[in-house]
Amino acid sequence: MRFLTAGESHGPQLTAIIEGLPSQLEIDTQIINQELKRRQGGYGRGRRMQIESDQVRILSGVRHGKTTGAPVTLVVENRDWKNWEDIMGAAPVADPSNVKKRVTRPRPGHADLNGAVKYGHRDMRDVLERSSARETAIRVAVGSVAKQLLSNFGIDIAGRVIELGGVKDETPVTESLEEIKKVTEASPLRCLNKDLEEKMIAVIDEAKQNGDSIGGVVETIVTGAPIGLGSHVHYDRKLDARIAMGVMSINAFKGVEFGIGFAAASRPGSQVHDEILWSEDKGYSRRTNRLGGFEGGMTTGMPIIVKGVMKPIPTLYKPLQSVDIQTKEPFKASIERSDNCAVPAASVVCENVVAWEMACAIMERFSGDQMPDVLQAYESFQKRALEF
Ligand SMILES: Cc1cc2nc3c(=O)[nH]c(=O)nc-3n(C[C@H](O)[C@H](O)[C@H](O)COP(=O)(O)O)c2cc1C
Ligand SMILES: C=C(O[C@@H]1CC(C(=O)O)=C[C@@H](OP(=O)(O)O)[C@H]1O)C(=O)O
Repeated sequence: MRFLTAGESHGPQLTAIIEGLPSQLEIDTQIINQELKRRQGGYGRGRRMQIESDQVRILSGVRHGKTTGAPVTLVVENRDWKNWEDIMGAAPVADPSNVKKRVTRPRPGHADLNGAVKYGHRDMRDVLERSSARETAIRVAVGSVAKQLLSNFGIDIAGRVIELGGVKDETPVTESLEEIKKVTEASPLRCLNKDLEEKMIAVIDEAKQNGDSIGGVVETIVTGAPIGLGSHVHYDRKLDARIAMGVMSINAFKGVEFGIGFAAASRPGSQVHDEILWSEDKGYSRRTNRLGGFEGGMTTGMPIIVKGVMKPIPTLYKPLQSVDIQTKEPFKASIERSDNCAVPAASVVCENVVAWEMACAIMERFSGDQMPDVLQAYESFQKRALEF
């Protein structure tokens, strides 16, 4: 399967085309809308989220609530577009009345300068419109379709914030995903620990007062994955590598870990590898899950635990030093309306990016043109794996 997205942050809409979904897959628009709403929430967001109320429109590939096998087109409109039509619209940048509206002072940490030099844009709006994490709205819509596919195979996904501005939530994931979802959905920080939540809010508020921004770490947990998704035989078929690419592609993400991740470097092997068990009813399982559900680029059948680190938001209301690309004079960087923390929202994005990679892995492993064929292939493999 594959998908492309198009659209600018303050343009009329975001669009995605998904290709390769099997036919007969039930798609519920309300479930996609619920996922879009989850992404819009979270403490620390800027005023843009009060303007938008993201809703998906499905323009092709789904009829009477089921995929047909044709490409699926998803659209999410930008309500804010009407406030930007003059800037985004026809008036050429060279028009003197528009010169003042040009973005000419690149923000350290954003794509402004690199994109402007690379594409030859004297108005860096032509870069920031597409580099904006607004694009993650449509990727979440795609991820929600992937989640709906995965639910047919008993694969479930949850996410949470485990660190924010240096405040760490070390609550282990012992509860069921249902329990995690119940607690995180009720939390403006998408965090499991109520006491830490207050500390996190205080950190965000303090940063905001200082014109600063905050980053953190999110964790995505996937349950129900069968053994052997992905493959050891080629670098680009390793599923953990593909998931890492997906997570790293989220705006502002700077690192990925599976299971104990970087801590593996300082532990002996006996404290890292997960011992193998077998029972008649469950087949193979592991005593621990320190490697986060992967060995040899393949799923072990244990929950997948992936963490992603998000750097602080680049746009600062107390801006950092920059250079005006027109005058070459030193200037403080431009200030665009901005979030000062988007880690809770990014946690939802991370779930959905992982969902897409999981759905691709399922379709590669149990490929079929229609859902009944895919499910049959899955069930016969599960039986074989149990008897192995
Ligand atoms: C959900 C979400 C919201 C974001 N909101 C903002 C924002 O309001 N202002 C900003 O400067 N960056 C924001 N970012 C981060 C930038 O989009 C990101 O830093 C930029 O695209 C440069 O890419 P890079 O950080 O991956 O190098 C956000 C990221 C995410 C995931
Ligand atoms: C629009 C979204 O996030 C935006 C991501 C973003 C950035 O630079 O990445 C900058 C801000 O854009 P604006 O200046 O329009 O407020 C965020 O609001 C969204 O998440 O839907």
